[in-house]
Amino acid sequence: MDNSGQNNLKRNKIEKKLLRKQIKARNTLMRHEGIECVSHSTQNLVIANGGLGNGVNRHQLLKVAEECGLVEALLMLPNKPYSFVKYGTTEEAKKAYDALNGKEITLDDSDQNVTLYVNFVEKVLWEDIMPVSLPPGLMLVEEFVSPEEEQKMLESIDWTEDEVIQNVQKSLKHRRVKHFGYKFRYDNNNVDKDKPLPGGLPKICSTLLDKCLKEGYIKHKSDQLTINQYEPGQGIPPHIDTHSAFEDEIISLSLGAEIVMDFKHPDGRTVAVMLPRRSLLVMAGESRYLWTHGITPRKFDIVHASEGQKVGSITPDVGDLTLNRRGTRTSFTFRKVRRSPCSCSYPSVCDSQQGSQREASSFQDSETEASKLEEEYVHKVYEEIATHFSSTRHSPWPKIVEFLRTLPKGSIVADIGCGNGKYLGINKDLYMIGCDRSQNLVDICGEKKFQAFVCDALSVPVRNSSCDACISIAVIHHFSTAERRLAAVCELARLLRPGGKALIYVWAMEQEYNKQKSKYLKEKRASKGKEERLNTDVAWGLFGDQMHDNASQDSECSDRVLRDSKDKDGNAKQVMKTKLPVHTNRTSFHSQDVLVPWHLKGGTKKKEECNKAQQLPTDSKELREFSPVFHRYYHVFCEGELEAACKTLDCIRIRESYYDQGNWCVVLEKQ
Ligand SMILES: O=C(O)CCC(=O)C(=O)O
Ligand SMILES: [Fe+2]
Ligand SMILES: [Zn+2]
Repeated sequence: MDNSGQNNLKRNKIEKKLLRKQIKARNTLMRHEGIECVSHSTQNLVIANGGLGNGVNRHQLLKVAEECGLVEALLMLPNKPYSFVKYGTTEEAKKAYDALNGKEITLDDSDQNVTLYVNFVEKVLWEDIMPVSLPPGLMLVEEFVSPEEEQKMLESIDWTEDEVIQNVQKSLKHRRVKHFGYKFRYDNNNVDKDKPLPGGLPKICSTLLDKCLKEGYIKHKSDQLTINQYEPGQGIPPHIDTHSAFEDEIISLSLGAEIVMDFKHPDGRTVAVMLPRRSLLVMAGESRYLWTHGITPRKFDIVHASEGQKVGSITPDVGDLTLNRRGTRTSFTFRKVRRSPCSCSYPSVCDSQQGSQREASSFQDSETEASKLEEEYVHKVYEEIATHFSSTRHSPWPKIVEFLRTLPKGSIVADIGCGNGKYLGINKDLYMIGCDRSQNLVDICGEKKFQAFVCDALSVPVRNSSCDACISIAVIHHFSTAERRLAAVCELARLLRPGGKALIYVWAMEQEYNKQKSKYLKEKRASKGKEERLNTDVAWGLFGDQMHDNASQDSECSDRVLRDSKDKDGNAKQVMKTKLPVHTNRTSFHSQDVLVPWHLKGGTKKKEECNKAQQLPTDSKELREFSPVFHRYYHVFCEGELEAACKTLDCIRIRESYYDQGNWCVVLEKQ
């Protein structure tokens, strides 16, 4: 063949590959986002891989898009790996289609490349944009302090005391904190009201507090101050400041840098609020008592690009969102310690009105507390339910199978948290090893002649860079702090060789996505009274694999069962002690940190132990009828949370992220 023939062949090959990728992008958009691409030319394009979700900046995309014609609008959605471009004419859109499809662009702020895949769409999403209002009771006062006052306040903080603690906090990628007036205890999310700290609040704060009183932002002079310092990549988990600990108004001054704070209503509504530098955030009423507030640990925030839009709530589907690199933000949060029980109008989240039932979506800040909780509500439970659990885990999930089937022959693959080993035999061309925290589940893998061993996902006894791929399916949501979840991702990354890939699945807070209910929710009605489904295997596509639960777990009676076991045993069991909400199966989540009931049927691997644990009669017939309830701890992930955690690690790059039947999923590549 002559040279030009070879060149033609090569060109054909490249074109074919591009076409394949473009079609794949089109299918993914349809399957995961419900976006329908069309084969004829229109004015509108959807650009796969050109989204905020995979690190593309607004000005960067706009620059390449404008080279092809007049861009009427560019829509970039928070956390989405695609964007929409509307051109003035179809011709311009066609020109852009030809020029941008397959185009590689280098991301700003890194030397990574992404390849854009372009398709035409009939219409774009910005037609039903509505401005989002702030949560009721929330107020933002801009320029509350002057740049000079800001400077003075920042300089007044002495971070050098408690050097050891500060270093530990730093190495944990944890924000720095300092308390005045009363120490805030992260173990019980409260203050010791009879143990004020010597010295009270810093003098530098008094004029500021007087101003707040005068303006009516607070009713009582604050007597507690927490200073938080967040480096880029750090955050604070979503929480409600304990009602019984503090009075109504809570004020927080942002210094040094702006940041986006996320507010969430129990019904799932979220509002992202931009807190500019030197502004004062006032949380009162509903926004203080009912909504959680938190800062997602990430290095960039999604913000409005246009001037004059840079304060307050961020409209999710507006046409001018972009990424904003975070700086070091220091906040002064002032609160007034409460001296009598809270009598707010939000009893469902009020610890004063619910006895000890709930210290809200409290977060586990201490390592020992976290591992104790996981021991009780993850490890022990899986050990007990192993046999029953395994009997409900047969059908592999299609996307995970696809991942395993497309790995090169001979790849070494670790399944970290392999459960009953249902993925270990999917592709006979791979060398797969599994590990799990549960001995009983590992034994089940052994019975199936798979290679598996017991270990903790935070410390896998496998050498660095020794795996071509790893999977972590429904594991990381069982870790109870953000640090531990990140450490689990880190451990996966450690195992990978450069270029190696990891697939992670975690359970999503959003069980309804793009107006579609997940199979977990949809199963609600179907499963009622259908006991026979209990231990039977269910094929994917019929009603899912019951990944997180069994049809029988559908239970509005979970609370009752909990009380029963308490009354019977005269033993409140640890569930009560943890103060975590118990989730009702097959319903939406109202809290990110929950206990999910598992109604055990058919006995455990070690029946006697189960009987002991549940204080049940030993007769097997009665045991069958009784169906003891266990509770597994879950941290369900919000949209973007898994990616945000992954993005804090420099050694990996997110290749793909998607939503799959109530789960958030990422494919990572080791750099
Ligand atoms: O950093 C902030 O503005 C908020 C801090 C906060 O919510 C807290 O310490 O409870
Ligand atoms: Fe708070
Ligand atoms: Zn209250």
